Amino acid sequence: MAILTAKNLTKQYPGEERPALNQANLSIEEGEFLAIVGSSGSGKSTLLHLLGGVDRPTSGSVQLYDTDIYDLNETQLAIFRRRQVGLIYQFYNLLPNLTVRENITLPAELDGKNVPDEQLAELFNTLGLRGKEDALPAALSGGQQQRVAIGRALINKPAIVLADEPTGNLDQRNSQEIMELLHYANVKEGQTVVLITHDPLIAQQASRIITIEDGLLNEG
Ligand SMILES: Nc1ncnc2c1ncn2[C@@H]1O[C@H](COP(=O)(O)OP(=O)(O)OP(=O)(O)O)[C@@H](O)[C@H]1O
Repeated sequence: MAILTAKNLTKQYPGEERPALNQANLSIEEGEFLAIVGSSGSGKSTLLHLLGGVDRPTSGSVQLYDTDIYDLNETQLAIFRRRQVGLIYQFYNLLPNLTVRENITLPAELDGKNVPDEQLAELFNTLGLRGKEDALPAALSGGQQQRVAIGRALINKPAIVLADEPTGNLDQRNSQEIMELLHYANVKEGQTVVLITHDPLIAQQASRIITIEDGLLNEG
């Protein structure tokens, strides 16, 4: 069953000559691990943001099951983002003044939820971050910071994990660790993962690859 369906999805940024995304149609199955590839400026981040309810399209729709997410009002859309979507960025986007634990639990707190100590301990274990709970992000390596960002994206157990070049700033070993965590989310937690990458070795680890060129989407 499709969890996310994009229909004729178009994004035209003001002042730009051509749409960044042009009439994109895409169906993402529950439990899929999808990679999006394409050259710089081809529209990958635009598509990912539209799938995650981060931006609004110029035209077209994105459905989570039967709900058109862009028919939701801002409050409902914020709840969709917080509960259904985990976002991971190339440069981690951690809050520098919050500890590792505080960064990871933030989405749960925003949702008024208390994370049981046991669940948190298990997550720190999975992320390989035991002993770093009270550290600030600046005291961590890039790979560790990205693992914090993954923890933050997974804490609310979102159905969909969207990752924008999550390994783009990391060496091969750290990149592989990040991929293993995303596979864990996909296989063990049943989360649907959509990942943008420039790296063919990373893309090959997905169950499906789509390509974007100049805002146009192609399978394979
Ligand atoms: N906020 C914005 N305002 C205006 N133009 C934008 C905006 N965001 C993106 N664009 C333009 O839209 C096009 C697609 O950008 P997008 O970031 O989606 O590409 P990308 O494939 O993710 O690129 P990269 O691999 O370099 O991150 C580009 O031409 C870009 O300059």
